[in-house]
Parts: sequence; C-alpha cells; structure tokens
Amino acid sequence: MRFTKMHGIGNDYVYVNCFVEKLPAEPAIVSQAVSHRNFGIGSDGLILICPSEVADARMRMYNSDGSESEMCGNGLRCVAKYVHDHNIAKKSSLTIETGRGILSVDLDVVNGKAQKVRVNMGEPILEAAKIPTTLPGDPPVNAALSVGGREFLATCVSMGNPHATVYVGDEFFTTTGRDLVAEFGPLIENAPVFPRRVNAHFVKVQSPNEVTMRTWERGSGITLACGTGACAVCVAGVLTGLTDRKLLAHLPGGDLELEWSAADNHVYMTGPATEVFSGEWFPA
Ligand SMILES: N[C@H](CCC[C@H](N)C(=O)O)C(=O)O
Repeated sequence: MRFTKMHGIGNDYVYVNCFVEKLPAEPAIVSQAVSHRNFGIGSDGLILICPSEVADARMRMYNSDGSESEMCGNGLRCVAKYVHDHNIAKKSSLTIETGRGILSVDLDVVNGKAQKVRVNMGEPILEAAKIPTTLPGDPPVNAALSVGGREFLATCVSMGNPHATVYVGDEFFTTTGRDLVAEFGPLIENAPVFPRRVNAHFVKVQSPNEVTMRTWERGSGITLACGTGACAVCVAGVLTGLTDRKLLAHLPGGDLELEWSAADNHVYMTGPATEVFSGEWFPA
C-alpha cells in the first residue's frame, strides 16, 4: 500500500490517497499496524483521503488504537495540503468533508506548495449530551473531576470530537522523572463521565492571549500536538474567563493560532502542514 507521511506540528499520521489506493484490510486494523513505531511505519494514526460527493475530498481519521475519530485538526491541514499539492484539487480554498460536516480551508501557497493552512473548524459544540459528558453544565465549566486521587476542574467542549481541558501548574510540563500527563491522561480519557472517552488537555496560562499545553489523546496517548484540542482550549479559555478569543497555543511540537470568532461563533485554527516522505507499506 502506498502512503505519504505528514505531520501538523509533530502530530504525525500515515496518509493514504484513497482516490487511487485500496486498503489491504479494515482501516482500524491498518491503523494499528502502520502506527506501530517499531513494527510499522510509526505514527499517531491513519488518515484516509477519499473522494466526496459534496466536497473536494473527504477525511477519515483513525487513532493508533484503531478507533475512528470524527475530527482531526492537524490532520485536516495536512489533508488540504495533500489535496492541493498532489493536484486532486489545485485550489487555495478547499472544502473537506469530515465526521462533523464540510469544513472550509484556506491555503497559503509558496512556490506551488501549501505551507500555512487556516481552517474554519466550525462552531464548538457545548451541549453536555453532545460532547458527550455527564459532568454538570452545558457545557461543564470548571466541573470537579477526581481521578487517581487528584481533583481537576474540567471544562469540556466538542469540536466534533470530545475534549476536556484542565488548568495545571508547571509540574505537568516537566518530563524528567514522573510524567503527570502520562499518569493522569489515561485516567481522564477513560473516566466514566465521558461515555465516548475524551481527549485530555493540560494547560498553563501564560497571558490572556497565550497558553502552553500538553495533550493525552483519546486512542493515541501523548501526542506532540492536537489541533482540535487547541481549538477546545481556546473555547475553554473564554468560558472560564482565563484567556481571550484570540489565542496563541504553544504545543510540544509547535504553535497554533486560534480564534473563537464572536462574529460567526466559528473557531479558526492556523498552522503549518508538512509532507515528510512517501513510501510503500507491505502488510505482514
Ligand atoms: N490529533 C487530532 C485529534 C485527534 C483526536 C482523536 N484522538 C480523537 O479520538 O478524538 C487533532 O489534531 O485534532
């Protein structure tokens, strides 16, 4: 199976152009196999770039555990870049069909290649039942969530996929010795109050327009970045009053610019998309 390896600030996926390629097995199985960093290609998961009746292309995203997610922000930037750079649709404004509907993407093209990508991620989903979570509030803002003997205050939204944001101190950003994200991330991901599990984001506020964050992803564990997560953190910051509608998020793999627009209630995410290499994968 031919594939292309791409990443959005270090959130790396194996991409398959399903306009021309056929998967050798179910996507869930292929994702688990190709994601393995020793026995496979090595990635945070698998993203299929497919034909669409209603958009320039359709994105389907699978975590490294094989579970499918409704949305993927870093992945969407890379899909749009691939669709442009590989001449599926040679346009600098594209539409991509996702698990949460059709999203618009604008590409900054330099020397024929898309570099920076701005995505209209649509409106945040705030009804608890649609996130989904059983935590109190529509949406839950600073809702008490105790896991592993520690109480967090969780602010939860959906960007088509579920996110829980907790504000923490410096101790979550040192990775020498005990890694608190690795310790508490899976406990939050699998907490019973999240019927479809959740992506967990640990955030330190630098200023009203700037945060540093680390992510434990549903179905993939620690990743260097999470685009939908950064959008959810932008929304959580406004809901908690801790940060403004325009936000610069520093993630371990790089930076994303976010805005939750008061004008149209849409969240905009701007960041890079990088194509690293292409190859052929031989299923065992
Ligand atoms: N890395 C992706 C999010 C993947 C979300 C996935 N882990 C889920 O199950 O929702 C992003 O850049 O938005």
